[in-house]
Amino acid sequence: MKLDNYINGAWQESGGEYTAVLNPANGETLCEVRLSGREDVDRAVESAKKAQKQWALVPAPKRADYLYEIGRLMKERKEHLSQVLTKEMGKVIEEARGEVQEGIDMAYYMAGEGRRLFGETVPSELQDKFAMSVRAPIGVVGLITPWNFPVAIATWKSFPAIVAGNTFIWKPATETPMMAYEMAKIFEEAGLPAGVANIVFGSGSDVGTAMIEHPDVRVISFTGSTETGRHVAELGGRHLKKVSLEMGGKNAVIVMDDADLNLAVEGILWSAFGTAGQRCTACSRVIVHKDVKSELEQRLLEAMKGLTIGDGLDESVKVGPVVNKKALEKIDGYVKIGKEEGARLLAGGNILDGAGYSDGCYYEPTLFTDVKWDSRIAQEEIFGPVISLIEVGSLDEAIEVNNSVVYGLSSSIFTQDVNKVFRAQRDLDTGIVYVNAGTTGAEIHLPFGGTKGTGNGHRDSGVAALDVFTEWKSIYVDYSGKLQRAQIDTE
Ligand SMILES: NC(=O)c1ccc[n+]([C@@H]2O[C@H](COP(=O)([O-])OP(=O)(O)OC[C@H]3O[C@@H](n4cnc5c(N)ncnc54)[C@H](O)[C@@H]3O)[C@@H](O)[C@H]2O)c1
Ligand SMILES: O=C[C@H](O)CS(=O)(=O)O
Repeated sequence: MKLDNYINGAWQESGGEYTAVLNPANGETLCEVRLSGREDVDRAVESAKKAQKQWALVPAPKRADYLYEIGRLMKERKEHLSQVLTKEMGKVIEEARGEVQEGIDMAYYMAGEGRRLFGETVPSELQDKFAMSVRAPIGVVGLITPWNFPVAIATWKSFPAIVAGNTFIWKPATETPMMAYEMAKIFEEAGLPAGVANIVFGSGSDVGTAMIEHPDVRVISFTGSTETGRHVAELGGRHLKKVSLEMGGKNAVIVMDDADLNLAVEGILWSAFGTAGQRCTACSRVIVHKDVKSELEQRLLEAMKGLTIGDGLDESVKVGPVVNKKALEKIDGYVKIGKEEGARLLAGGNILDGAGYSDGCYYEPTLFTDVKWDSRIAQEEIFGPVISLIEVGSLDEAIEVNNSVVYGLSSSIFTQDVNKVFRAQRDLDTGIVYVNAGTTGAEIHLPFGGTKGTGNGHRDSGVAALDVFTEWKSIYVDYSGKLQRAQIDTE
């Protein structure tokens, strides 16, 4: 199968080469995807700009009806979409189903916004004058998405964008084009007017750059690494784009001396090794009170023995492959750094290449302990199934260590002391805080995003996402029949 761009409601070939998309579980070629260029972006933007004029005039509740239909089609195809997702990205099938469900939930949630999109009416300070504010569409928006949640994150961006009256150009990650292909088919079958949704496959440096530089693309909503996000923001700044960034994480689970250790172990295991550690919200640090450190280590080691590793299509498998060989080598590189830094390896630490693994990209779930809070494996995003366990002596020290990284996405604390809970939720500097749960498992109706090196003040999902894809417009209607001047006449 060869994947080409979806522009103006049709599959359109471009001049670019094709690149193979491999199943990380076994190395099989799943498809080939076009590496498009600037001229393809230009065609997509032209289509989106033309369509947006009419799309913005469609009443929002009618725009919402398309999202209800998209949600229905996604629900109808949930198992097919999940299987495709597992094949192209590697996450185990139960997580793929969870991700597709996030997209379905977002469709229905943002469809509901078609009958809200609340603005304000407020009393004017002048007689016979009416004042109100409305959320107005922006125009053509550019969506750049990562490979680890290839459908959920795309829905978090595209659905609020279109319900608010915008049209979009979507550049999926080159590693995971098949979910975009599947979504384009759903957009088409839902009857979305041509030009509202446009998908251009290609590299970030070619297609991504062209989107950011195009004068008619008003917003760039980016999710990906902090390194790339910095570049997107710099280039976007030069072109006066509104840029929303969701980037890397180095998320910690704090385990206090009064924690329910069984619960803590389950929370750590799921958020550290789910998706093979390839979630932006993955737990990559465990900050543990010295009084329970040894017990927690033993319980974690015991629980890790039960992790089955393999092809994510196998329902019994809990940890699938990482996305590709490059990711595998990056993870292995960090394990070597951890050993050089003097951290003590308690489990894992190897690329799996024996029988059943050699054709895929598998890494052993890995646990380091006695990690120094300022070491590289405790500070830098590894984006794989590697935990760094750091000992502390108090809640204050735990919070200080948690906040010591450049990222600020998700954090978690296990404690049964309500005073510790409220001090932690106040002082942890991440955009998401969990109590007695792991660091993953966001819900689509709440703001999603991070502080510091994870984000630049915007949020995906929840009503907050509308702030990225709308502009506030304040409207004053003076029906006094005479010229009134605010400030002057109100003195
Ligand atoms: N905060 C969040 O919500 C969130 C969610 C998922 C993933 N992530 C982060 O994403 C990273 C993993 O995803 P990834 O490997 O796809 O990230 P990445 O930064 O390599 O790529 C993300 C997207 O940007 C594109 N891109 C690459 N170079 C570009 C450029 N110069 N200009 C424009 N676009 C460019 C890529 O093609 C891809 O579509 C991790 O750091 C993870 O923490 C963050
Ligand atoms: O990034 C998308 C995920 O839904 C976030 S989480 O891992 O579920 O928190």
